[in-house]
Amino acid sequence: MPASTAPQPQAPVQPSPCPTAAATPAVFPPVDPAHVSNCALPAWLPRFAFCTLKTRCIPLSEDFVRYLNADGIFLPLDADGRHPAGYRSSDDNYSDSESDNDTDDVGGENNDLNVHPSFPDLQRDIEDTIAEFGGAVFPKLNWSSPKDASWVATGSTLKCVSPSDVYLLLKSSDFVAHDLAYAYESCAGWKGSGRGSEDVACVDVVPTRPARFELVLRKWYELMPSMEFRCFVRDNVLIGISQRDVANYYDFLVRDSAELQSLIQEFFTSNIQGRFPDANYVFDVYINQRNRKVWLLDFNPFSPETDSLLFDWSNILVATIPPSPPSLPDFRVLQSQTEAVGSAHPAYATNRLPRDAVDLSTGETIDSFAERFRRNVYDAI
Ligand SMILES: Nc1ncnc2c1ncn2[C@@H]1O[C@H](COP(=O)(O)OP(=O)(O)OP(=O)(O)O)[C@@H](O)[C@H]1O
Repeated sequence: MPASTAPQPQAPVQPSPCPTAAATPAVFPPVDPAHVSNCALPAWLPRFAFCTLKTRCIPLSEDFVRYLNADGIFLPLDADGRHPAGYRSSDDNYSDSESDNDTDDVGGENNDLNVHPSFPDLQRDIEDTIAEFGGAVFPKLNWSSPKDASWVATGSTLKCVSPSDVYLLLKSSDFVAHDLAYAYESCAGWKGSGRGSEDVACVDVVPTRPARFELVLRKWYELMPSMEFRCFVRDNVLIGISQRDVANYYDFLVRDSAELQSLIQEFFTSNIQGRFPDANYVFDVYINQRNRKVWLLDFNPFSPETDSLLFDWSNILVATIPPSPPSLPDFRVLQSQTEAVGSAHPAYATNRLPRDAVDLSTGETIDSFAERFRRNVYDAI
């Protein structure tokens, strides 16, 4: 749920069939903290487990949260008190960060960490989940996946086969960092993360963070980006559906539009509508290309922070809600490759790299830089 997760298209790719009320201003309803909380995966999972991917949520200790917040990319010791296989000690990097006069380190939290933290219970939970889910998982925090950090992983995907894979991705991601301190940023009344002393007074108004962070592990599936769709719901009505991978044109989506549109509408009516606690929200689905089964992937806040993909938010905000029974939602897919959004730029190119990565960077290619970065964390002496 991080801000600006993808380039925003400037114009819809086809004229909106949504009837619009010209006099209605395109104004977002205020985002309240409860709405943001409702979109966290651990919050919605119990109600929607029957129609989403296999998922396990593991509550995180405050020690682990401090580890995630600490400067530097370094891995915990394993359950036997040893470095993960092939790990090179990062004492130098870590002590550098301790000596930094870093304003984020309020109250000296980083200094309270052991130089080599260890989370044996968490490690066991992750290993058990990986085994239970067939050998590989996809990691998230309460809201966000570390998809901006996939470049750091071997294979450049979020596929994790060990606890170290999970830790490395979480530690390298700005999207995860956003969950840790800025999840409620879009809420009316938000004054700051509360990590700086001047912000602490706002904690009674908008929470600075959830009461509990959870590691979300989902069974790994080879999902086809073409079959992912984002769905916009206003006043409990499915208003619009957009292809999610807006960097690529898929001719079969154009061909199958009517079928896919009704599959998603039917899925919404049967499984989602009236079950999600808010009237306005965004959800993502995946359609299995072979058997056409629809799966819920995630919920996102109905807020400008959520990427509207092939829509302008204004279309969604002013679309007239049809009387029931509802007409089919506005279904948008790219009509040609020339309409593709942001394909000339690597995804999340605008997100800043972790400071350790920047320190290492010497202007080489992404692949060789990623390889060197991984080696700096993992390699044996
Ligand atoms: N279980 C899974 N196995 C493999 N890939 C997955 C899995 N779940 C999600 N993905 C892929 O990762 C992408 C991001 O997943 P997800 O939407 O859960 O993350 P997110 O951080 O909430 O993204 P956003 O901020 O765009 O909503 C999905 O579009 C999908 O391609």
